[in-house]
Amino acid sequence: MTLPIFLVGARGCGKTTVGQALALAQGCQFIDTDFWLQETAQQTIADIVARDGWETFRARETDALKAVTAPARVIATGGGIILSEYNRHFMREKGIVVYLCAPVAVLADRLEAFPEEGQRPTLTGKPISEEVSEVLALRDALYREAAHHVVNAAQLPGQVVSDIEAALQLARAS
Ligand SMILES: Nc1ncnc2c1ncn2[C@@H]1O[C@H](COP(=O)(O)OP(=O)(O)O)[C@@H](O)[C@H]1O
Ligand SMILES: O=C(O)C1=C[C@@H](OP(=O)(O)O)[C@@H](O)[C@H](O)C1
Ligand SMILES: [Mg+2]
Repeated sequence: MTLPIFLVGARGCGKTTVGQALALAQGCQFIDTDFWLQETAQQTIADIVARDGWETFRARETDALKAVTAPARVIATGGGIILSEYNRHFMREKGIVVYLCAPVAVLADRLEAFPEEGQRPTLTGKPISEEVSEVLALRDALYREAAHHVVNAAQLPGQVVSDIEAALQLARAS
């Protein structure tokens, strides 16, 4: 049985982008918890948050995580999935968790170029660069706590995929 691979990390670190490429390389199915949730709810995340608040979104996110977890899948999660202790333990127990780690400046540049506001409503009401810095400072330890592997996500997507594959292979061999 091939364990599911969970990609975690801040908004803009490339979970969705790298996840698709990794799934292709591994011959696995790709699932994104945010896409799954929005399709199932027939609403954008911005609409869910505006109507029902972040707490409701977080509860639905956990439901999405449980629903999509299956063998032979690469699962891109949302940046805040690690806020829940339940989610952190769930991912570590059920599969292999990879933290795509990138510095604030890289994340902010990507998010400024591709804000995708429907999927990424503001978390703090602050400008992007300030928000990224503040949120990462709070979450970095949680990503690390959840992760089996940490990779440098500031590289080209193909290199990030290669680094993840190398880390998985090394772990299998040891
Ligand atoms: N390794 C990368 N190098 C350059 N740009 C990237 C990389 N990974 C993602 N991007 C770009 O950054 C934006 C956010 O990526 P995305 O995969 O949606 O991140 P996440 O799902 O972690 O929020 C996208 O427009 C994507 O094209
Ligand atoms: O960081 C966060 O709290 C969030 C990140 C988003 O996903 P991405 O990390 O894929 O942008 C999405 O789940 C939601 O807007 C909340
Ligand atoms: Mg994403």
